[in-house]
Amino acid sequence: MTDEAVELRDIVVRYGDTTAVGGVSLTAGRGRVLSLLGHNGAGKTSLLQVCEGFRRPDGGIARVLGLDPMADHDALMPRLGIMLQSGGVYPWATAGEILRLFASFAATPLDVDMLLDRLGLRKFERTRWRRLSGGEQQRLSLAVALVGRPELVFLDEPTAGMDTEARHTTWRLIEELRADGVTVLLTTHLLDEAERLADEVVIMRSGAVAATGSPAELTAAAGIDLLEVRAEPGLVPDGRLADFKVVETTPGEYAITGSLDAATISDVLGWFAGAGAQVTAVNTRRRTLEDVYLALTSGEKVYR
Ligand SMILES: Nc1ncnc2c1ncn2[C@@H]1O[C@H](COP(=O)(O)OP(=O)(O)OP(=O)(O)O)[C@@H](O)[C@H]1O
Repeated sequence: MTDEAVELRDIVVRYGDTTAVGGVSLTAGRGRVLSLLGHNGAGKTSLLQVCEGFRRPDGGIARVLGLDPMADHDALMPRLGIMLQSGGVYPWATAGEILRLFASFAATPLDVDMLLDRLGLRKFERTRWRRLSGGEQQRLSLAVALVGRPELVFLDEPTAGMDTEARHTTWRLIEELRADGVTVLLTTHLLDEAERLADEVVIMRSGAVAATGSPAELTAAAGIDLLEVRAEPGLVPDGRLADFKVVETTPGEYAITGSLDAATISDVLGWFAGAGAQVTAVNTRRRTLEDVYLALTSGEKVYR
């Protein structure tokens, strides 16, 4: 195995008769952001638990910062930042007490006051965990994960339940972590979050990897999704456009789908010209990561 931040080979996780992860391999390079996507129950959290050393895999090999997450757990923990989906803290302690406690475990912690300010938690410093809202608990959990200056951070749905402002703050923090050379492994159900943050996306489906690549690679491989043409209303496509689906969405606005590339787009525009139509606007739309994700997880073919 190489000197990657995370390297998983053929990881299997079973719960009784249920195979939650059925032989997953993936690599997260140092200083990169890797996002795990997948439906509820796809196996994302189980995979994170293997990386964090909280679950022994039923098969395969895991290396995290070059170490075995189970056998080398004590050596590894101070180098990791872990944000769980929920819980993991003392409900009766205040936000300030919790963050200072975790800071005290670290050799060179971040400044607690700075973190409280950055995550908008200053006014909750004396509020007990159990009295914080869901989004405020999430922000505190993120602060706890970061306070020890980890080399590698695991974030399980970090912005779930956060308001828009907190979500953007979290995104900026993750971008700063990457700029500082920290590796981030995050799970999310928010495709725009993955598209914005991730260098590498791993789409999981029923415990297996359905696709991997950068957001740009995944969307580029899926090609152009839609051609929009504005011309005069009421044009009726003939046999030359038989390979495409043409819908006049509003009078004079045509939405064309099918096998679209530079050559076929030129053919379509040629048809409009041949029909004597004056084309006043042309627009193409690439598939978004959400389109690719939905197609992959529903089993539809997206690659031509
Ligand atoms: N402790 C457990 N005991 C039994 N089954 C479990 C346990 N934990 C998870 N599972 C099952 O394993 C499968 C994968 O669960 P996991 O939590 O890893 O999925 P996930 O992708 O993180 O889902 P979500 O997006 O809902 O968080 C699911 O079918 C789940 O019901």
